[in-house]
Amino acid sequence: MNQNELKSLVGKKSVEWIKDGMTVGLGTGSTVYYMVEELGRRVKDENLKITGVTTSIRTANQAKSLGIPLKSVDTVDHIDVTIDGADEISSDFQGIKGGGAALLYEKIVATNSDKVMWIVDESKMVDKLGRFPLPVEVIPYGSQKIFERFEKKGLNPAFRKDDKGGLLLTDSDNYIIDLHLGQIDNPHELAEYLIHQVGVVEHGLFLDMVDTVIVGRQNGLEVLEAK
Ligand SMILES: O=C(CO)[C@H](O)[C@H](O)COP(=O)(O)O
Repeated sequence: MNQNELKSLVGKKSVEWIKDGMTVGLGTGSTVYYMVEELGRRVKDENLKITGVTTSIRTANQAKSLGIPLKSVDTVDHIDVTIDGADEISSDFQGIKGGGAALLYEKIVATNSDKVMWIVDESKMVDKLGRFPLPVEVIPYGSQKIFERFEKKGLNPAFRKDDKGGLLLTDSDNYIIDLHLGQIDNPHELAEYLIHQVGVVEHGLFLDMVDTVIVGRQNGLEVLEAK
């Protein structure tokens, strides 16, 4: 099976956790794409009654096109489960997210969810985090100064570019600085540093947040319980 087939497999499988009446956080990315397609199918074919809370304009557009009813995170009283992708998951269930630039809404929705589930193909499972560049969302004003501070600290920053070579803008009109770290020895310490830099809106370290991980492997699906 190729990577897309594995993504499709875990995406479809994760929808089995969604029951009638649930409010469901809908993540962002190419794996989540398959989950949302399957959810849309169940809403249409099985008359499944759910409310979706999306984490990006991209996912909102897809969900709307499939007829999935949506609400904002601010107008629901709780979210039963959020299903999202991840860029890396370490053996102790810490994660890097934000490869799709949606980390801010993803973290807001995840931290307001009763249960968080990540769906990944096996290439995302690592011993230690850091090979995948760590996204940091910053407001444009003063972002060059933050960049320089990261550089001085040896964090190997790079502004993320869009398809046209300009600076990529997130759904909240912020920039992303990716930190090319190679390996992150102490994710909690790094997260603490990053969140205290003025101008940083959020970072892609999702720590102590996930409950269940579904991994698509060549030899089948694996469901891992983190908590
Ligand atoms: O964090 C994310 C978006 O901000 C995605 O969940 C992450 O990048 C994984 O995406 P994909 O399923 O396309 O590999």
